[in-house]
Amino acid sequence: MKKLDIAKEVEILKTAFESSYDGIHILDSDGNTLYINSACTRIEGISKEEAMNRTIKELVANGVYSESVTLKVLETKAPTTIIQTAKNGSQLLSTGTPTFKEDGSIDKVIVNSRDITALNELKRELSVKEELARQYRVELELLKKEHGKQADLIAKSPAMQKIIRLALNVAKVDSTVLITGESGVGKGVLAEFIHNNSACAEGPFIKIDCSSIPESLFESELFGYEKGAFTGAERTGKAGLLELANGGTVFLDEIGEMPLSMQPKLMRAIQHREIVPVGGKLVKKLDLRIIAATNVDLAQKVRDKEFREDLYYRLNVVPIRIPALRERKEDILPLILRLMEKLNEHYGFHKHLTEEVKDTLLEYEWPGNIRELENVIERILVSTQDDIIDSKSLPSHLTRGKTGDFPFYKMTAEDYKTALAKYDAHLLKQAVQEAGSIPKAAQKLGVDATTIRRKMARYGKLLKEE
Ligand SMILES: Nc1ncnc2c1ncn2[C@@H]1O[C@H](COP(=O)(O)OP(=O)(O)OP(=O)(O)O)[C@@H](O)[C@H]1O
Repeated sequence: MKKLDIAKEVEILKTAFESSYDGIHILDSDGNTLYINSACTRIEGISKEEAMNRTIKELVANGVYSESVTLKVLETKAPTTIIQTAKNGSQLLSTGTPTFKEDGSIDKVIVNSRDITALNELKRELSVKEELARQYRVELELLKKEHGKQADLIAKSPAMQKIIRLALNVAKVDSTVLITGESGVGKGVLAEFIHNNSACAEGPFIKIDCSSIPESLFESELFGYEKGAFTGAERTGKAGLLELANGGTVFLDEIGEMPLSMQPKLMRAIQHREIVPVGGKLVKKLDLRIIAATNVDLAQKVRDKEFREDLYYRLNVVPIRIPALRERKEDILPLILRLMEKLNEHYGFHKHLTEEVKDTLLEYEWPGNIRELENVIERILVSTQDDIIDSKSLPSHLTRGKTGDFPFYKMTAEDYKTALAKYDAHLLKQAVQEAGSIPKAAQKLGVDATTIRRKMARYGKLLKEE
């Protein structure tokens, strides 16, 4: 009865081994084959006779296997897994497990092999498909932008399309990007676009306006400070903006305005990806992507020794120059229409522009770029009663000819002082509109922001007449 059970068990095991999908190869401690199943001969391209008549060392020497897991197990006396190539070119994932005699020496090595050629092929195909899907996403983004629908970032012109393509490509790596272009061209919008399309899109996007931080506060704002670092410091200490951007993107806007004293510290932080908070000793690691932007000629600043050359090169890894709006006129109408759509919806209006107005807006030079365009459109939309907006509703400087033309007042009854005041009022108003804010206009004109504020308050009535 017992004999019959063993015979039955052996029969079952044999059937199991023979029908196994994986190769099973059993060898003794000298590397002689004791058993090899059919799957093994199939996936390794070796006959049973060849396996039975040669030691594993001979099989490796004859090139049947690129290397042997059995020999490694015999050497290390431990279970081992390797990837080897069989003579038929199959990639095999082989695991060898030793069994031991009572005296501790190896008795047998049981090798289990799986053909992973198909798996590797599938992996390769998957990565090809993934790359294709990424390219399709890029194309889709471009199409969305081209048609302007639901896109917050309009890019109809070939120049902007090229920029979007480049931005989508740099978004997938974490290289530092330097965006240049006049004020109001969309440097901030592009920085956010890169962040939103990058692997760290879920992380924070922290914008640092380098022109608005006083020099004395720069280090603590960027790097943070430990408790009691200086008088006036919060008792608990404070995390810096760079630390807050960890896991995301830091956008250093107006980088050209960064004080020279601060530049070596920023350089170190970028280079070593670490910071030490003011008054602290502990180094904090940074894991973030850096995008910087400027509307000044940084290379010129380097030549004038106002910007460190090493920092310039560190930031200028991928330069992106956004052209002025007048250099990409194809974007003007889509921008206007998208904005009108938004504002009409917001205010419950049904306003539209006459063809003549559209032509004027297309011809205008837009020195303040998209920011100025947004101001003008909102202004004419909210200040016009009729649903049809014609040329009469346009601000005078748009119809008066090219930008830069000043409002030369006709010789009317008004005195010299009033004419000059009107001229000054107009100049300041236009500068603020184009630059986007009083501090930025002040910077552009080379005067104090308080001077502009004071004058604008004084010219209040004249400005309303404009
Ligand atoms: N391609 C675009 N599509 C739609 N809106 C845009 C586009 N580019 C810019 N804008 C809009 O124009 C305005 C100015 O953009 P942004 O602040 O990014 O310009 P900037 O170049 O960073 O200006 P500055 O140099 O003054 O900081 C924003 O309101 C922004 O939403």
